[in-house]
Amino acid sequence: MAVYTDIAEDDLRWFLTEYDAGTLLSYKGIAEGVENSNFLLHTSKAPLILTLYEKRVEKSDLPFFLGLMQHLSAGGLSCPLPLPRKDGALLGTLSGRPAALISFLEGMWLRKPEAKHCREVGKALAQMHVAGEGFALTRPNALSLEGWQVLWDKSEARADEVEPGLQNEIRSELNFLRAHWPKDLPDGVIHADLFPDNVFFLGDELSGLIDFYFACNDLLAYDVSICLNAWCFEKDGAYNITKGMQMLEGYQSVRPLSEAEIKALPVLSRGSALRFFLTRLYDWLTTPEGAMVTKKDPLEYLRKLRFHRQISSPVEYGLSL
Ligand SMILES: Nc1ncnc2c1ncn2[C@@H]1O[C@H](COP(=O)(O)OP(=O)(O)OP(=O)(O)O)[C@@H](O)[C@H]1O
Ligand SMILES: N[C@@H](CCO)C(=O)O
Repeated sequence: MAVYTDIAEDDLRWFLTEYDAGTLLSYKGIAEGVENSNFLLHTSKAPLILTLYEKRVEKSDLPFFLGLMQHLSAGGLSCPLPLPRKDGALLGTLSGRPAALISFLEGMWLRKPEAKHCREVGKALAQMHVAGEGFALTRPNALSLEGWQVLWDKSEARADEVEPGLQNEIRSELNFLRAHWPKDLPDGVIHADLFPDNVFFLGDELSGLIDFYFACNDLLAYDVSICLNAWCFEKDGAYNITKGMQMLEGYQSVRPLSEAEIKALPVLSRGSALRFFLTRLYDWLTTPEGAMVTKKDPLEYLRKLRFHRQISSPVEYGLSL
């Protein structure tokens, strides 16, 4: 679920008077998502998404996220557009939370993406990287090496509860990544969480990307590695090289990867697998039993991490060199 904060109808009607959004016809909470509270609104004008930003989102980051959606949309990427208030601000307050209205994107996310969808995602990711050029604001990636260490420091003592031997394995993985993390690759604005539930399709056609709330400045190829992890493994843990090939070809049809980026893919993929392992591990250990949030399995990402560790050439991801 993701409705942490409830809203009263009167408050919502009052909130809407700040916008040129028409009058409220109906609203309902959206169960999906884990970070923020989302509502679908029908008004006399158009359907809208109302997002109340919850505790893990820094209020000072919101201008970056909302401004980015505007910048990407102006650059031709299909993504939600924040609706400005009558005073021009993109952000208001509702039920004591920072709140924004964003346009409703048609489509739905794919529960069982196929290789052809991975190609579309690769293409859209590259389009986002290109469209992100020239965005005036910057936001460092809070979930890179330093952030991983912080998460690990909070989880390490109990890690072996999840799987015996984890303490040593993750400690040495962090040491490895610190020593081998690439520094001189092309960077820019990355999505950083482009999982299947953040990509909408209408039939087989990609209709847009959502959820820019982890977006930040980092290595563009790191974003590619996140997508390889999120899209190209099967439920049984096997890497699907056909999906990888399609994803990478789709990406390179818009933005070719440099030799250095290709060479770095295994280490970047280890890093992105570790990133999702660590956030999931932390949530696993700290979310109280019975909380209305579906906890995601950290071990899925441990298995992916182990896969990347035994890669001997980027060709194994489906790249033709
Ligand atoms: N612009 C939009 N148009 C249509 N539906 C949307 C839009 N934004 C969000 N949604 C719906 O709300 C759900 C949750 O949104 P979102 O992924 O942004 O939430 P979140 O709490 O940030 O979650 P997470 O970070 O876990 O993915 C989506 O799966 C989708 O169903
Ligand atoms: N996409 C993340 C959760 C939300 O950021 C995960 O699957 O762990």
